[in-house]
Amino acid sequence: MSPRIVLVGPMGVGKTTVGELLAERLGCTFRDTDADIVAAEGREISDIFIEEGEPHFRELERRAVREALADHDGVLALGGGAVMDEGTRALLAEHAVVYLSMDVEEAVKRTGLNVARPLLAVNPRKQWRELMEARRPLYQEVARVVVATDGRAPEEVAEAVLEALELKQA
Ligand SMILES: Nc1ncnc2c1ncn2[C@@H]1O[C@H](COP(=O)(O)OP(=O)(O)O)[C@@H](O)[C@H]1O
Ligand SMILES: O=C(O)C1=C[C@@H](OP(=O)(O)O)[C@@H](O)[C@H](O)C1
Ligand SMILES: [Mg+2]
Repeated sequence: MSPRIVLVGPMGVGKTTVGELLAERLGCTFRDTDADIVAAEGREISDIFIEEGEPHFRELERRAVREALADHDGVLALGGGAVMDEGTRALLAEHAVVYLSMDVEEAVKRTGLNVARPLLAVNPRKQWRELMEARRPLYQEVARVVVATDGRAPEEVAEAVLEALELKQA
């Protein structure tokens, strides 16, 4: 079993939103590894970051990704930082991975000063620039296709994903 689509990309790019739309369009189920981790741990992701740190979260995430890739045949969204972990990147080989991209200005506009996202608490524009520079090559490495989301509504992004993967019904 393997997910029909796996979505990667930065925080706030729309992996969860577009993933749900895609599942609706394809008539399959949607799964999100962040939600799996919250359910398994019984606490919020921001609490895991604060209480045990990012490396521990990445381990939990690698396990969640491994399980979801093996058990789920619908649409799967990963957390934005999943690709930071080499083991997680290796798990993604051979899967239908889509990189949802956005530029820094779009990222700042979308996420604003949302402190619920632990990596963006201070100086969002600078943090975004650094985060994108570090992660862009990793998203590109794991992805089969790249879909730009700048200035597109979630429905348009979902449509573009189906086209890019040639999953669109005629
Ligand atoms: N294409 C889009 N254009 C504008 N806002 C979007 C778009 N996609 C998602 N959003 C909004 O951005 C926020 C983050 O979306 P979400 O799906 O949670 O992203 P992710 O799972 O990638 O972190 C939500 O408030 C969502 O409504
Ligand atoms: O980019 C990151 O490092 C993270 C992104 C989040 O997921 P979303 O991309 O779904 O917001 C979540 O996994 C955690 O807060 C860490
Ligand atoms: Mg999400």
